[in-house]
Amino acid sequence: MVTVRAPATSANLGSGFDVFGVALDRPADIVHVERADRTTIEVTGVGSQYIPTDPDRNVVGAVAEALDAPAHIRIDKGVRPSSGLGSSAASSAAAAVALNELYDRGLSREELVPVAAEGEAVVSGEAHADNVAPALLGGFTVATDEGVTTVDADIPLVACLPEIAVSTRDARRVVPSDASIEDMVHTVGRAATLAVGMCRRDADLVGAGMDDRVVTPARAKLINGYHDVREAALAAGATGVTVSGAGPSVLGVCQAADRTRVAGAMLEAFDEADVAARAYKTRVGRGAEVFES
Ligand SMILES: Nc1ncnc2c1ncn2[C@@H]1O[C@H](COP(=O)(O)OP(=O)(O)O)[C@@H](O)[C@H]1O
Ligand SMILES: N[C@@H](CCOP(=O)(O)O)C(=O)O
Repeated sequence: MVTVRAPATSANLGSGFDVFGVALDRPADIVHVERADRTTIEVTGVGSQYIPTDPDRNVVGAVAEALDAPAHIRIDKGVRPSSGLGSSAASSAAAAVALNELYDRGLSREELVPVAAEGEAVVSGEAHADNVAPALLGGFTVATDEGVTTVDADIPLVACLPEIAVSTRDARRVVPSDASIEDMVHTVGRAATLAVGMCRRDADLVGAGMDDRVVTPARAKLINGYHDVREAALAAGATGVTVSGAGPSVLGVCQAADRTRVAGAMLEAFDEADVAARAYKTRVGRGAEVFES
């Protein structure tokens, strides 16, 4: 048996739609795999009642098929599905690492990115790699057609998860199909600022670089209380706030000393909007880890 832990991730970071991602140091999924003649799946943990065990509909089924590695796969969910925290990607990445080890396929973490992205295609319709890349490699990742670039960033974060479900598939339907040249210039400037901030481990630059006028405003409408939560986090010291992935989680960047205050302000603002929520005080973390094999 092989057991792997893969972390939650936050994709886009505002200005880097379908490109940027970070691994969070918590929460995480844990996946156990054992060789079998055909793939079977068992799911326990947070939100497991909403996750199919049919290998054609669970992301890990697509990963097992891509690696030609049939197995009994047990998923212990720590990352709630439809959270904007890369729940499906955490399972896909953990399964890719575990099955690669179980069947001695010898693929590198970089080579496992497109394999794990096959799982994303099952749930969102597109094999976007911006969650699976950080879930596999850790740190801050830039996923493009040419491959993945990683930065071993260390930035304090707050991920606030409201009790609202937003499916990535639905949230992709509200993404505008075009953008003005002014908005493109703005986005390039912010994305570049964010990337420099990650390299310098500078939370002020990362926060400033998250501002986005194209995708985030459309997605914010799907999250009750988003604007108040954002304002409250900024007033409490966050250096930047945006929608995490496709939502509904909201991601705040801050200095470590402000993290508790920012988390409290976000929870209070959601509460005032009558939305129950929980906050993860976290930071940019490591990628998938093999526990036992
Ligand atoms: N192993 C899995 N873990 C999480 N969700 C899964 C898994 N397999 C299939 N799904 C489905 O994927 C959807 C959640 O994925 P997604 O909408 O991308 O959410 P998230 O933003 O949290 O990744 C749900 O419909 C869920 O049933
Ligand atoms: N780039 C994707 C990321 C989706 O992230 P998730 O954590 O919500 O699955 C998108 O924005 O659609």
